[in-house]
Amino acid sequence: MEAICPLDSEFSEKIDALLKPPSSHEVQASFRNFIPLGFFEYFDQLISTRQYRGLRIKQNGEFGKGVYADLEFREGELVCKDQMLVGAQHSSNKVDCLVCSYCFRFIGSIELQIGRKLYLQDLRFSARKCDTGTYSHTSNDCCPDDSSDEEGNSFMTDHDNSRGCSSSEPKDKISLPGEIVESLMKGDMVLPYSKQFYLPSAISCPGGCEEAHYCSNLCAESDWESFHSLLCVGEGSGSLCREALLKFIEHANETNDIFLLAAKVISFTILKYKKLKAAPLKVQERSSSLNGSEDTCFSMLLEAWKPISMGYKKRWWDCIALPDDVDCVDEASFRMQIRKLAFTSLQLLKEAIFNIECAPLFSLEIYGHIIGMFELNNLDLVVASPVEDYFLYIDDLQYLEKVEAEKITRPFLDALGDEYSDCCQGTAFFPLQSCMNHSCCPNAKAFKREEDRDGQATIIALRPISKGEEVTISYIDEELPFEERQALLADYGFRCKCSKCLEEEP
Ligand SMILES: C[S@@+](CC[C@H](N)C(=O)[O-])C[C@H]1O[C@@H](n2cnc3c(N)ncnc32)[C@H](O)[C@@H]1O
Repeated sequence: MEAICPLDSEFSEKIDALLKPPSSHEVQASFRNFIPLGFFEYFDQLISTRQYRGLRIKQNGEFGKGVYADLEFREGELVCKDQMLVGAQHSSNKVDCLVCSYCFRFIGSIELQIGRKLYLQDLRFSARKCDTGTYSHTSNDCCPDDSSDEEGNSFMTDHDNSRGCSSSEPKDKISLPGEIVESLMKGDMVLPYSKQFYLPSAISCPGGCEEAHYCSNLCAESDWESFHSLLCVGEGSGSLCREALLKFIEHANETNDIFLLAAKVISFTILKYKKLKAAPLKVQERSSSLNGSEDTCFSMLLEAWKPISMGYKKRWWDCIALPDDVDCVDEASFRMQIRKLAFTSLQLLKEAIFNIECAPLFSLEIYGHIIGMFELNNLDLVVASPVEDYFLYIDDLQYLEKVEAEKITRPFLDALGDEYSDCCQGTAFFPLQSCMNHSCCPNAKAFKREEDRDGQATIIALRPISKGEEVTISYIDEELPFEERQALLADYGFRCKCSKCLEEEP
């Protein structure tokens, strides 16, 4: 299949406008109300509405924009908790953890977390033994045996679905009888001391799919309004074609779950656009909208796209790091294959949720830039597991209590094996963290404290940060030698010019 997307040429001007680097000189819109906010105003508004005290986004002369301290921060002080704009749990990780699909808190109960994991692991193991290779999309969390293209290039990247696959083979684990696992999942069996690890009950998706679960009605509604109503595969889905959506999800699960994130970005923009369009207009705005309704609609699309436009982007096939198993001479063909893969995914998504008024979003150019944004930014989503805390708590009990408790808990711990402590893992786009530049001698770091149990990114000061100083984090292990650091940062698409690297540069 030729990877040519007709929308790229048809909407080239609009695509350029959407990809124009955000600046204080914004694209002119004919509709006063929708002259998009300038770049700095956007961040000032974000910082004030989210009450991120003491931060400011400024142009960093050398590396684009950066985050600056507007106040002093003490060592160990919270710099900010950055709420994600869009994020998703890795497909493979869905076996390990049941989390809220909107805020990524663990949900259900300790018993449900353990029972569900054992149940799904067993299911996967028996499916592999039978070698049917056919899971329903709900449990298709594993990479296919052959994840390579016809030329042998691996498409799997950092965002692939292979994590957890090999480690989930229960070779050295003790299986438990199915009835015990089931009674744990159903809540018929209660584990000792588990009540001390309260988790919110799991709320089902309002559209009726079995993919999404929530910790509260508020999260369910927010997800529905922001992303899920177009991507739900339940009966109440707002997508054009449920079958097409299932095919898109299956393709993403089999190749690269970064496509699911890209779909969320597109769904977010369409839903926001619809909301802006449905908002009542003032009289003078109504008259100007009559003069230029196409421009007006595009201005609304630009406004809906604004939060995404702030992310640092390049086309996925241009910025993806060459995997170790791909020879330099095959680089061009590798990049071509990646582009083709994105094209296939986009065609499937288009069949499922295409919206004519938002057509430029379905161009390969925009799709490639959205995926590239996730590829380039340092945006891991991690939430620690309460199951790990639970078993640590049992281990810390007084001798007699521990012996009693372990009579019940030990078989479950043995059945889970080393993966008893698996945390929730995924990828997300954090609007503020994604503006933080890298330094090999950073003054802050992304670090989850005991109380940080959801998908927000927590940034902590590593040393005192003075007012006016840039807040920097390290995207890699900054203790590595110079050349190794540069090699790792090359995967992020740049050569580091921080003060430490400039000093160490041979
Ligand atoms: C996550 S973004 C950070 C925000 C970015 N400055 C912007 O304008 O959106 C990462 C990009 O910033 C630039 N950058 C960040 N830290 C850098 C450093 N220490 N040396 C050189 N470039 C850096 C690189 O272009 C990198 O790809």
